[in-house]
Amino acid sequence: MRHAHRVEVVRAAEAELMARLPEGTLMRRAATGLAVTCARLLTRRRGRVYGSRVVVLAGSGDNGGDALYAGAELARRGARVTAVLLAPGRAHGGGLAALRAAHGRVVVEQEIGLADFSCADLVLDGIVGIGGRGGLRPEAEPYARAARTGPVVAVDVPSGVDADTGEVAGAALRADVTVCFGTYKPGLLIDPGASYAGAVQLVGIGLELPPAGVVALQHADVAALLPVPGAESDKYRRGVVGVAAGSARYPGAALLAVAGALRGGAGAVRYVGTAAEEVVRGFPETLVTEGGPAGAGRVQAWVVGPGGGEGADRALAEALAADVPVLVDADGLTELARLGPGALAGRTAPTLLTPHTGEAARLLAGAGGDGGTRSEQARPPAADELAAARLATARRLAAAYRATVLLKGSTTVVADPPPASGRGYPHGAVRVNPTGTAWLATAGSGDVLAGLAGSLLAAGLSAPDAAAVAAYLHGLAARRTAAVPGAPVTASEVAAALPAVWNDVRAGEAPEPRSRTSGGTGT
Ligand SMILES: NC(=O)C1=CN([C@@H]2O[C@H](COP(=O)(O)OP(=O)(O)OC[C@H]3O[C@@H](n4cnc5c(N)ncnc54)[C@H](OP(=O)(O)O)[C@@H]3O)[C@@H](O)[C@H]2O)[C@@H](O)CC1
Ligand SMILES: [K+]
Repeated sequence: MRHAHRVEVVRAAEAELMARLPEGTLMRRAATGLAVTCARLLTRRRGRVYGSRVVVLAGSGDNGGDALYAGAELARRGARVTAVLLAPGRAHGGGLAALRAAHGRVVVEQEIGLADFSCADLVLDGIVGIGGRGGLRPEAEPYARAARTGPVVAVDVPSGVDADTGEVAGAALRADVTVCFGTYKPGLLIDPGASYAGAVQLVGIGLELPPAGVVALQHADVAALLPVPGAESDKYRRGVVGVAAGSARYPGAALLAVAGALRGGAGAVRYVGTAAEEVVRGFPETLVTEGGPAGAGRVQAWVVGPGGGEGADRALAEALAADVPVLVDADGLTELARLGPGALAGRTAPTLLTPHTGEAARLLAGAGGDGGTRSEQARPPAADELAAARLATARRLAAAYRATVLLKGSTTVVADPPPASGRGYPHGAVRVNPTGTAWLATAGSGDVLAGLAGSLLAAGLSAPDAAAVAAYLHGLAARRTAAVPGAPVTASEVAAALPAVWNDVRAGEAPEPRSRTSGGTGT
């Protein structure tokens, strides 16, 4: 599992450790780790470090200090290192002295800096790290836009990305690799920040940290959560998932949700709705009923809403009345937004909401802007604003509806409501999905995800586990399905790829690292 901590938590751990160590130890550890990565990249690119052109963009804080010390280490190995000072007169004294002692060059003119930046074999972005406030300052913005030939290595966090949230106010440096220290930062795992970070490498510096506020599951974590039938299992013990989906207008949504549900580990899928005939034709193993959830018989979890059309209100009401976990998606969410959080107030079983940002905007508007404080919000939030602040959006929704929320899109985020009393990690941690691909933003992909997550709920996973595991498998399936890496995928193909992905995860086959251009788990 990747653990990410907020800046204030990192600062506290740093202070505690620094008090016990000789001055400069942490920065030396950080700079050494950084230089090792840079040397490896240069060797891959040019065959050696010696003679390569390295540019260090150095701001006024310790982030610039890390970059300058790493630059000095590369200069000692024969690299031609130029430091561009973005805040001349305020650069890190020790780092600058080390670079000069290693015969590095120092410039302050922006024109020279930009020319060197564009033709460098490698750039170190040490403009600003976890001490940054606001977006990039004007003197740094040209570097975010300039052409370049070599890779950019961000020091701790790409400059311009908010380390705590992944929000980007204006421009930010686009890195190929980010070397972070002590712990991941939430902004490196959540878009838009994650898409600026490239491949993220963690350098341990000895910090002792409390449980993380944000985590990203990896293969082993997901493998440990997958439901596996025991020798005594029957279909009811494995869990029956009820799917109330599809309508005369959208029968395909029923098929896709059932396809996802059949591959999520539940023992049986029970379908209710108007597309029963099509569902049985497509998946004869499905149990079908033509009414609503109330008369459908025993289930351990409901999925309600995909393609539900005009029948979604009844399906939602009947599903919510059942004392089992309920996943609400698509038209079910539109209906829930109309009803507001009060519709969930009496529930004791878990509720999992799976909105994209457009649905999230409707839900927040339905909750009065921010969980009952409509007056604070002059207008309903716009979907693109919510997408830019994914962590905050998921948390707001979870708090407003007191339900687990899986916010879909570029980096899927799963948030639990704040604890009523002292409930801590792992439930309290927000889970972010590392396997997404922008190709998942395709019709029907959300229906598959809803069925899959509902099936995992029925199999006994908690709402946040079911959501995080479903997002993980769904993203991997889309990556695996593309005949050519990066080619378009369809929702049916994603569903069909789920068994193979399930096997990959159990076999421990690592996913491809996220590329700089890949998106998230959009649906
Ligand atoms: N934590 C750890 O364990 C370890 C941390 N380490 C390293 O230290 C880094 C944190 O260093 P830090 O605290 O000096 O802050 P940092 O990110 O350099 O920025 C602050 C400076 O920038 C300025 N500034 C502010 N906003 C700005 C903006 N938008 N654009 C431009 N400038 C801006 C602000 O000055 P201002 O102009 O606002 O007066 C201030 O001078 C951390 O990311 C990691 O790399 C490792 O060495 C070892 C272990
Ligand atoms: K940086």
